[in-house]
Amino acid sequence: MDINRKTAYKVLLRMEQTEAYSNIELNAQLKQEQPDSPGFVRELVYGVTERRLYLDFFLAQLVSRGLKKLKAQPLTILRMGLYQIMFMDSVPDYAAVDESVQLARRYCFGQAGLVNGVLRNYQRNKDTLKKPKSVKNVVKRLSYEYSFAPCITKMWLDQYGLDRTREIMEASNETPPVMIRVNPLKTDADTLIARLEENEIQAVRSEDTERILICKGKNILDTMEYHQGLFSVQDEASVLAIEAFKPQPEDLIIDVCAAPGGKAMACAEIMNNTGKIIAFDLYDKKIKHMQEEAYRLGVTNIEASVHDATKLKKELVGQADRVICDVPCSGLGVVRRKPEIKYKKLTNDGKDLAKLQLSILETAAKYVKEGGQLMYSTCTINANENTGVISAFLGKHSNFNLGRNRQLLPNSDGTDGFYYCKMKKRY
Ligand SMILES: C[S@@+](CC[C@H](N)C(=O)[O-])C[C@H]1O[C@@H](n2cnc3c(N)ncnc32)[C@H](O)[C@@H]1O
Repeated sequence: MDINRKTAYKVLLRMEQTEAYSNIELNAQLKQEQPDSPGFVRELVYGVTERRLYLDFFLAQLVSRGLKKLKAQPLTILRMGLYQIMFMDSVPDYAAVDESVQLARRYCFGQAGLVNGVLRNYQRNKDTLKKPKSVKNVVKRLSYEYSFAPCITKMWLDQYGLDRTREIMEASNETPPVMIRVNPLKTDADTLIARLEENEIQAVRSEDTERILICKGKNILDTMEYHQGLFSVQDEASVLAIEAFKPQPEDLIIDVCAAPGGKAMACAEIMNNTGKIIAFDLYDKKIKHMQEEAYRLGVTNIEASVHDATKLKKELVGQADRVICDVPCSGLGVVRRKPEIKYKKLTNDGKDLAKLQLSILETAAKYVKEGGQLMYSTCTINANENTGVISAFLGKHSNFNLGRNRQLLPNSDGTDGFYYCKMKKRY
């Protein structure tokens, strides 16, 4: 049996059964199985996850007993087989079918005939099967076409209208570029570009910020330069937000939801390790990881500790020059990197999450000194979690003035979907 498909199957099955994250599960299985073509495994895992509802739309017409009655094992194998036939030009159809049958023989007793029959049926009848485009209901149509949960589709249609929703969905299904943030504590862009080139990685400067390089080539995390802390992997949107926030040398910054530390580290680099950054997160494991990251990057001005950001630290009230409030969110801006987010249930259009976000923001605002700055940000595309939270906050806190705020979108900005808003506390 092909080790690459076996590895992809194990990742996808775990994701189906346990809601495991694609990147974590993929890395774990790549390490364990050591497949000869990790690129193929990655393409299959991300492709099947990105197109799950689209694939199921066709499979539902081919499995007579219905997909709901199918166990996770044959369903996963069928999705993989159909994805290879539909989207992977490098795989001949017969190989996609044969390899799927072999997987079924190994992993789902008695189901090999079903897998063979369904995939061959698709090949024979593909021109006569109903297509997602023909579905009348617009929410269902877009949901199948682009594979997004109906609740997300409906919310975006309400907030963005049909054309922009389509554009956002299309861009969200594309493979994102690898972006890295140059660490000025250890190197500069030109030196790093040259060193990466020696590793067969082409890095070019971003047009929007000098701190970001866009890379192509080998796995960037396997390089010596990464282990030496010359860069971090971070999307440009987060860097643009931090640049707009303008951290200054000697600032006292409080970052209330800091892990894994991307924004805190970016501030430390800009501040050249001066001043102090107090970083909180809810989870001890994440704090430890952040401390390791600081060590790798040579960052020495971050004090990281476990703290619940909804609870006030009285001793810090009115102390900070700047406060970062990068709250937990629905993550709809990063589906290019974590496609499983497309199928998460978003209850009440994210308004329940917005209550937690507002509570964290209101607590964080208390740490800002007079004349200081507060930044609220999310990696989502949802007005309720973004401008909705800011309106509610400013409605109750007239001592803050609204500054620059921006919703970045993958279709128009080429970045992850990201929202940030700067507010200044009056004297
Ligand atoms: C969007 S992530 C922050 C990303 C981070 N600022 C960065 O740039 O790398 C949100 C973080 O908030 C943390 N979190 C969730 N609820 C929290 C709470 N009540 N108090 C503190 N941190 C919390 C999560 O563990 C998660 O690490």
